[in-house]
Amino acid sequence: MTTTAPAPDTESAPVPDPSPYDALLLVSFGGPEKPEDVVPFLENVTRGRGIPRERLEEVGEHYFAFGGRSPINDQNRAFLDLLRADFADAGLDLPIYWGNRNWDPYLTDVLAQMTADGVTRAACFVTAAYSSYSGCRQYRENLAAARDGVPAEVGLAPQLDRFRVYFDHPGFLGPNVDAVLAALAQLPDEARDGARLVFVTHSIPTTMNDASGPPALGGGAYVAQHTSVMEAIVAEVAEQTGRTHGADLVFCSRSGPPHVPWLEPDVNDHLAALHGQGVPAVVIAPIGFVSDHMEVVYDLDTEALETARELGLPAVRAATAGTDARFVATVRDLLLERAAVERGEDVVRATTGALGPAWDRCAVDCCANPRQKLPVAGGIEEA
Ligand SMILES: CC1=C(CCC(=O)O)c2cc3nc(cc4[nH]c(cc5[nH]c(cc1n2)c(C)c5CCC(=O)O)c(CCC(=O)O)c4C)C(CCC(=O)O)=C3C
Ligand SMILES: [Fe+2]
Repeated sequence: MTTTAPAPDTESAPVPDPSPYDALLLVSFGGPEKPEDVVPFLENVTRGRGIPRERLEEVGEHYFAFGGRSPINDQNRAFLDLLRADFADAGLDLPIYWGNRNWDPYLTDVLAQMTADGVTRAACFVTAAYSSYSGCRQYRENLAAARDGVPAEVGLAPQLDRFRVYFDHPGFLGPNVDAVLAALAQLPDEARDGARLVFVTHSIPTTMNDASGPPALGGGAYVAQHTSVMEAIVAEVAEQTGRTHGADLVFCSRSGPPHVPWLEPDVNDHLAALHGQGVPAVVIAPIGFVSDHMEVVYDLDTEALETARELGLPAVRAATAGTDARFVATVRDLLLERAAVERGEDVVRATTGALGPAWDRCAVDCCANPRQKLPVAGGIEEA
């Protein structure tokens, strides 16, 4: 701490207090970086999940079409650079770590490093904005397993708290609204007014949607949260353009065996249906993805836009929140909000849309996996 007078521009801004946290951990999915990585990566992702061989070969081809390199790690590196700059600008002095579920840097390794560095309690930002087993609980299982994997001689692994799911945060919604507006502006003038907004997220098994969110809310949180984001964006676009566009929630990247029901309609089928109804143009808005993942650059930019071209349906894909400064600053806002909660202070939570802010700690069986029950980090069991 310096004893000299603070600089004029910092005089009024309170020094942000991250206590009780002594680190931030960015938690992500991970992706291959070269052709030799693709098969081992897919084996990591699908271990014990019963994904048909043909589906794996098909998804492998998506990665090979991009030189065996997923965009996700580079997105996270860019995000981390901006996050470190955001913290520094805000006077927030907190180390930031990064670990993945499925590829290097692995969560297990980063937890060992954090332990060796003396971290005692870390706040976790997961690069998934909605509740589901895949986007919420599975990461909490991965965090628990990574803590367990820290060798005793390295020390006691830090406590890990995960932020509330942030689909409703204005720092996530704002960039998505602007992206839809920018995509609308790129459509042919004569088709713009009648354009349909096609909101896309990752398909999941219908049973996974049914089990998403805390049991007390009755399930279905995955679709409910996306629907609330869609409605908030449609309302804000109407506010800014004076037009209320028709909108739908549709799904991409279906996996699993054909007899297992997954959320529908598929984006490609839906584009054909809209074209059949005489819709003059579409904006494809990937609200289910926080940045340009492989699903976005392959399943949407390569496949869905090709479907639209074949149909003769003008289509523009809207940007993801990605490295938008408002989305980067969302991490800091969630950190300071949660730190205040953990200190027992009252907080005003930033939120947009009909659902209101989500819970800090997941309930027992939140986003449960009916197939197995594994230890999880950051639940009410640990409160
Ligand atoms: C809800 C959800 C998200 C969003 C939340 C989040 O972001 O976590 C997400 C993200 C991602 N999914 C990704 C990649 C893959 N997902 C797969 C498989 C699956 N995803 C599922 C769901 C989700 N997945 C499900 C129910 C499966 C079936 C197997 C299982 O039950 O686990 C498979 C196996 C092949 C296949 O089956 O398609 C791959 C390769 C990548 C990396 C992309 C890149 O490289 O840029 C990312 C960010
Ligand atoms: Fe959950």
